[in-house]
Amino acid sequence: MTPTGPVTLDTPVHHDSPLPSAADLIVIGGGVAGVTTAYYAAKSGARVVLCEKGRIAGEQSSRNWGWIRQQGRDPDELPLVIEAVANWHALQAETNEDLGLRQTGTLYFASDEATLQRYRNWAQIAAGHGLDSRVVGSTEMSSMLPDARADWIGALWTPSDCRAEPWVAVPALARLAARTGVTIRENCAVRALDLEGRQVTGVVTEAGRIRAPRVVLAGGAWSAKLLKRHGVALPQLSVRATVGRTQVLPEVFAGQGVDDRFAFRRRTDGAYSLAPSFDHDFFLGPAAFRHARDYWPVFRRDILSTNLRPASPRSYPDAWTLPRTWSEDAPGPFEAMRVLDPPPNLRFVRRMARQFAAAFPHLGEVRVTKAWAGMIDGLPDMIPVIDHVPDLPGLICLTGLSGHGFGIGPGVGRVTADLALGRDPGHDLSPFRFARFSDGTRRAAFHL
Ligand SMILES: NCCCC(=O)O
Repeated sequence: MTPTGPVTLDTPVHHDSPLPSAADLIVIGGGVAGVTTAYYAAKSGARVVLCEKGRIAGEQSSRNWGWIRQQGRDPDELPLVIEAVANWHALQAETNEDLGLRQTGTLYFASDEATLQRYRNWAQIAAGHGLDSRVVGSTEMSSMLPDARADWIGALWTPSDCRAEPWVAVPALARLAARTGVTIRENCAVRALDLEGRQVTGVVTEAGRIRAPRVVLAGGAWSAKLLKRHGVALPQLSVRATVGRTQVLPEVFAGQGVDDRFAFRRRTDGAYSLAPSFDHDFFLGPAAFRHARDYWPVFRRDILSTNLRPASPRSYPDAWTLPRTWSEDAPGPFEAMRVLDPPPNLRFVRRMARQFAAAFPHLGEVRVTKAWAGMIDGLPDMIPVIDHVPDLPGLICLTGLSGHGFGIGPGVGRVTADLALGRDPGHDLSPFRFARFSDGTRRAAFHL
C-alpha cells in the first residue's frame, strides 16, 4: 500500500511576529519564488512583509521533483536559470544549512536518432549561453549508468545542473529571509489588494491591512484568482502532478534523468523521487473553458499524457464552486484552502515504480513508500509572467512557472525583487511581459 497525504516539511517554520501596518514591499505567496523575492528585496534594504495563506512551501514548492535544471529550457529562460543555479550555490552558503544542494547533473535519455538530433540542436543554443550541455553517446552513457537496461541510445547531459530537497530548502530559505529582516506571516491570506482607484496601495489580509507602494503576486496556482477578483484576466491553468519516493536503494545515478516515460532523482536520504515524465491530471473548471482557445495547441500536443477529469474538486483553484469575487471583510477562497494537498494518481505511482525497476533490474522490486501530488500552474506559452501588471500600477506579477519553478526560483526571485524596487533586473524580461496574452504578441510554447 502507498501512504499518501501531506508532504512532511521536515523543518517547519513558524513566524509569529506582529503584522506591521506598512512596508516598502509586500509579497503574496510563500513558495520558492515569493520567498526568494522577499529575501533579495530585504537584502537590498527594503522593509518586506511576506503573507502566505497556509504554510511556507506548503504547495508546489515542496511537492516538485527537486530538479535545478538548466537543461532543455526555453531559450528565453536560459539566462534566468543560469543565474538561478549560481544563486542556489550562494544561498547554500548564506543559509548555512544543508539544502540538499548537489551538483550531479541532468540526463535526458533518447531512444531514437531524431530525439538525439533535437538534443544536439538545443545543446548548440545552450553553448551560446556558456552552458556545459552536450550529447553523450551510448558508450559514455553506459559508463555513467552501468546498470541501466533501457532502450536508450544516448542522452543530453548537463553536468552543472543540480538537485536539492524542496521541503528542506524552501523553509531554510524562508529562515534566511526572516534573518535578513523579512516579516513572514503564515496562515495569513491576502483577501484583496488595497486600491485607490486602480493604484495598488497595499493589501487587505485576514489579519488586517498593510500599506505598501509595491506588491508582488507570487501566488502559484492561485494568482489568476486574485487578479480576476480585481477584473484582470490571466489565462493561467493548473494540472495535478504526481510524485513518489522509493525505499532506500543503491545508487544507479547520482543526479536526475528522464525519458519519455518516467523521471527519477537521487535524494539525499538514499531513496529516489520518481514521477511520470509527462502524464498529469487535468480538472475541468470554468477557467479551462474560458481559456480553451489559448491552450488548444498545448492540449493537442499533450492529449495522450493528459488525464482529463470532469470537474475540479471543491476548493481547487479552478473549482466550479469557488466564488468569482468575495468580500475583503470575510474569509474567501484562500482561507477555504490553506494548503492544497491533492491526492496522487495511484495508477501513475504503480506504473512509474514498474518502469524504474525495468530500467534498473538489478534493483529488484521498487516500492513507492510515499506518494503525493501538487498543482502545477502554467500559462499557454509555458514561460512565466515577470512584469508590472499594466492595469494595476504598483502590482508586480511573478507566476506561471509551469512546474519548473523550484530550480529557477532564486533567479526569478532576484529579478523580481529588483523589478519591484525600480532597479535594473539585468536581464531582458520582454518575453515575460504581462500584456502578451491580451495584445496578441505571445508566441508558441517551446518544445525540446
Ligand atoms: N514538471 C517537473 C519538471 C521539473 C524540472 O524539470 O524542473
